[in-house]
Amino acid sequence: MIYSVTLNPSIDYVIGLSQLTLGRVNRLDSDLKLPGGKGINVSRILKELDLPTTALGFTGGFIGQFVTDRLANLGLTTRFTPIAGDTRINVKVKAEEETELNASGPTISSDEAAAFKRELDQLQPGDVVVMAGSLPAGLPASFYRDLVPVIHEHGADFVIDTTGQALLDTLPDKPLVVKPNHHELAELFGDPEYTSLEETVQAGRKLLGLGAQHVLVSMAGAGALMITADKAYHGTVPAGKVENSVGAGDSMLAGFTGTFATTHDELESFKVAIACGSATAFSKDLATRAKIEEVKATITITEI
Ligand SMILES: Nc1ncnc2c1ncn2[C@@H]1O[C@H](COP(=O)(O)OP(=O)(O)O)[C@@H](O)[C@H]1O
Ligand SMILES: O=P(O)(O)OC[C@H]1O[C@](O)(COP(=O)(O)O)[C@@H](O)[C@@H]1O
Repeated sequence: MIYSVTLNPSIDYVIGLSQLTLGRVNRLDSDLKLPGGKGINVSRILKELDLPTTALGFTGGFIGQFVTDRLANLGLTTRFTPIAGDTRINVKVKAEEETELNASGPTISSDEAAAFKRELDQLQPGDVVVMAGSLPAGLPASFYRDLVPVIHEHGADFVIDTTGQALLDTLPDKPLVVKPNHHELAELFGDPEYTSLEETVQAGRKLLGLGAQHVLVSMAGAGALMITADKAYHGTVPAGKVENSVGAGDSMLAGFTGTFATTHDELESFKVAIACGSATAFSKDLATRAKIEEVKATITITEI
């Protein structure tokens, strides 16, 4: 079973308009409400791939109910911990360019945090826990790292999708995979933006040295890298119309984690990861299985 952890879910309110003018009333051409949050997106893609998954996290108020109901309609198993606060709304503006407005979310009490931790008692050897996204207020910055010993105690593995020091802090505990994008990777090491694949590979390899079991670096429309101890691979992404890249990174992580957990085949997992990321970028909502298969057939992986 792959468990996702979304401590700070959301409704992603995706609005489309040809031009956004600040300081004026703007009329929308389209609007879409999606259950959002990085772990939830991971579980949704795993479900599309027919892999067993359960979404954990905190939900509260009518927005939390909307998220839970929409996921139930999609047939997804959830075990959210109820909270007194209201789950947030994140606004994703698709105008001349994509702009994201992510709220900080509700405050979690210590009792709510303790109730969430009890959910991890159900972990079994061989399970994987994917922890992804921002921490809501009230939780200590070490919250993810503090869950790792509990996960390991049950013989389960973990994946973490976060940035900065919080990511570096968990590397010695050997996450199954980490997937920074190329901007996050440069920031992590205080480097200027990388200008070549070689530089990016060198930086990615440092994450392996620090403990990550697998390292993927996503580069949006420029594809992705997979870096192993002695090799590096570049995966192309097909040309296509980007409809909504929100959740593309989460989709990629789901594709790799789900495929690797079931096959232990790194190259196949990398290919499925890119297919899931790009199929989501080419869709208004997250990718469907059919779109993932279609995109996968066009991806080329080359050793560099
Ligand atoms: N413009 C795009 N065209 C095709 N694929 C894309 C595009 N943007 C994202 N993707 C796919 O999604 C993956 C993750 O996207 P990226 O933007 O790098 O991650 P994140 O959302 O974590 O910043 C990419 O490696 C690629 O497979
Ligand atoms: O927890 P954070 O960092 O605010 O991110 C939450 C947002 O991330 C998303 O999961 C999308 O993430 P990606 O585009 O990085 O894959 C949205 O659904 C959600 O609104």
